Formats: sequence, structure tokens, C-alpha cells
Amino acid sequence: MEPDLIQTAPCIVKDEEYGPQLKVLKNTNNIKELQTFLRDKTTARSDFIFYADRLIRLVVEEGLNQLPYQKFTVTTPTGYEYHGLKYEKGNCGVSIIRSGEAMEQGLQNCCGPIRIGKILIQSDADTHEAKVLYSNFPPEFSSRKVLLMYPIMSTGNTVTKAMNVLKNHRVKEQNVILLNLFCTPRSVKSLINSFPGITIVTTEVHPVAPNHFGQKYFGTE
Ligand SMILES: O=c1cc[nH]c(=O)[nH]1
Repeated sequence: MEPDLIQTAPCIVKDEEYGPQLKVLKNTNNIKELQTFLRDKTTARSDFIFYADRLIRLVVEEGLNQLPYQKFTVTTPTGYEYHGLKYEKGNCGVSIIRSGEAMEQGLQNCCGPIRIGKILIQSDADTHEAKVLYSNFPPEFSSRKVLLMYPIMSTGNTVTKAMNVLKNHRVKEQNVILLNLFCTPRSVKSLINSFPGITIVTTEVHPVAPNHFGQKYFGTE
């Protein structure tokens, strides 16, 4: 039997409020526990990294599920033809420095030698305007599907700036999948409003974002 090309996995909650661009991982007890550890101020840094990496892995796996696949048949050791799937080539990751870099290993653990680009965005100390200080992208960037990595979104300003950089490099919104752990309603609305073609994979939309994430993960508290 031919496999179905399923775009939306059963582990995703349909979000009526925000539309099909937002894919929220089903809030299982396992995921809720990981979120609880990450929000708890008493969690030690080593545990924090451990639980963050587990949650990142789940988001990365679901992000890969949003990519295109082709039918692919293999022969099993017992000689049967198995009708499976194979991912289409031409994907890459882009991490927004610095907290996005925490997600790179999770992506590499799933995809091996996937190309990874980077963007550094900082707010100007005086004007608070987000500025792009550095960017580096893989070859043939404009034709790739991009897994954009940024774990926490409060206002959405940093990801908005990053999306503008990607668009300046002629990446299509439809080819961008944001891998995120926690975001606020405000940030999701703002991002989808500005970039209706984007796909956002997250574990939680909540008014309070755990903004300590990057500092705690990298030990720069
Ligand atoms: O780019 C991709 C996508 C899915 N799986 C991989 O190993 N690589």
C-alpha cells in the first residue's frame, strides 16, 4: 500500500484562534512536565539543559514533519518492497543568535549534516531598534526550506527582523518554519500578520514567556 503524505500530525493541536500557520504540540503530560521544569526558577542549570534539549527535540521532530517528502520504495532484508517516504533535499537551519543556537544540536541530531546559517540581531541601547549585526547563510539559500530556530518569543520583534533578512535574501515566507518552544499571543499575532506564509511550530502560547531561557541554558545569568 502507498503511504499517505500527511502534512499535519495527530500530535498537533489545531489552533482556531490563530489559523493553520500555528502548529502547537499536543499538551501531553510529558510535555507539560518539561515546560514546568523550564519555567521553575529552582531548576538547576544542568537539569534545565537536559529538559530543554528534550523539548527542543520534540519541536525539531515536528518541524521536520512540516517539510516536503516524496514516496520512496525500499527492499527489506526478507525481500519485500516497502513503500515509504524520503525527505526532499534542499533544507537548512538558521539560528537566531544566541538562544536559537541552543536548538542547533537538536536539529543536527535528527538531520546529521544539514547546513546551518546564523543571524545576530541586537537592540540598539538608545533607540531600542532591532539591528542586524551579522548574518551567514548556506549556498543557494533562496531556494531552500528554512527551519528558523528561536526558542522564546515575547514581542516577536527579533523574529520579525530575522524574517525581513530572509526575505531580503529572496527566501519565500512559505518556505520558513519557525521552531519555537514558548511564545506569547502577541508575538504569534504580530508574526502571522506580517508574514502570513510562515509556519510556526511551538509547544505553548502563553501570556508570560520564560525570558530567562538563553541565559540559563548558556550559563550567562
Ligand atoms: O533535511 C532533512 C529533512 C528531514 N530529515 C533529514 O535528515 N534532513
